[in-house]
Amino acid sequence: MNYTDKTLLERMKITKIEILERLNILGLHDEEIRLLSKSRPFIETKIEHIINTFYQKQISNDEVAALIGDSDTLVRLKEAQHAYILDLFSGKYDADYVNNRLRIGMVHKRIGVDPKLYLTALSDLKYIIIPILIENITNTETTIRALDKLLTFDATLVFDTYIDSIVSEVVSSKEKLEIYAHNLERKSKEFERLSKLDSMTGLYNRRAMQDMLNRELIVSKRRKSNLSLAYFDIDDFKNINDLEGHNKGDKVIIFISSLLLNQTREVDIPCRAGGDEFCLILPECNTINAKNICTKILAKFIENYPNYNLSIGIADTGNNYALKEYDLIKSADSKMYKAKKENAQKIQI
Ligand SMILES: Nc1nc2c(ncn2[C@@H]2O[C@H](COP(=O)(O)OP(=O)(O)OP(=O)(O)O)[C@@H](O)[C@H]2O)c(=O)[nH]1
Repeated sequence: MNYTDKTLLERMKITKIEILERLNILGLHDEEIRLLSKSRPFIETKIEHIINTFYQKQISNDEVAALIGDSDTLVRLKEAQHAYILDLFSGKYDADYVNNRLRIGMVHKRIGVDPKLYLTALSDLKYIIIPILIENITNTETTIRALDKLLTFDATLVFDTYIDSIVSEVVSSKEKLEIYAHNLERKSKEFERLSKLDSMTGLYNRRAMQDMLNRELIVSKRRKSNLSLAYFDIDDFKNINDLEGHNKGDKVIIFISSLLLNQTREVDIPCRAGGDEFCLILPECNTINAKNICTKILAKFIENYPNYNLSIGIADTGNNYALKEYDLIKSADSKMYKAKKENAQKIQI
């Protein structure tokens, strides 16, 4: 349910019983209410004087004058004040009366009237009305006390809406902040993910490859399992670019990437080491099994590009669990160079 679907009374959870309780707490008795409504006829005769005196006082304060802003607003405010003064002496302090007071609180908060300005204005109004009551009525003391209680009743309502508006602002800011933080976290995770990937192939880049290999070496050490690393390099790739164009070179790179993704096990980790060089991290895999996987990849490559070739070097951890990732990369790389020199054995282990 939106704020706009509820009346202010509903939003502030102020029921008829709550209104009676509030009047009770202030001790505003039926007799006092009767006296207030009895004073209404001569208050009505003095109402223009009350309003004019009240606004003369208000606009003498620069801050209030700035808040009022222009003569049209002042006319509207005077009309509202007219209705309010008659309400004060109506003797009817029901849900409608309370709703109007709550609205005043909300408008004051919205236009930025400080509670101190509101309270000062309320006090000004009281001290303009009191002399008029003294001059014109009997039972002055009781009527003034009743007016005092009623103005306090109004002030509590205005403050309640004021506080409610501030709480709503805090809640809404908190919600906005949570959404913002959530989006930021999502974006930073996405940036982190992208920073690990090679933009052309979607494979892990060299930096991520080193991190992954490092992590897999720790796992293989803990499990005492064999890990292999296969290093791939396209033979004479420069010639492909030079003779058949860069686009053709790109196609070949993307094709190898797809082989490394599709012709391998789910646990294997394909990476682009840079340019025309690729690595495949093969956890829980000895060199024989690694060679089988690489043979399949090489066959598919040659099937698609009969005129090109790949050189592949495979290194494994064996029982050497102290091996660092750069040792394994170096070893697989030098085996790949050996394969490059030997046309007969394109996979070296
Ligand atoms: N099309 C394309 N070419 C690239 C890309 N990245 C690097 N290269 C090119 O790949 C070529 C690699 O050349 P080299 O390192 O000499 O390797 P090679 O020609 O394969 O020679 P060998 O390794 O000895 O077989 C260079 O010409 C790079 O410009 C890329 O993303 N796309």
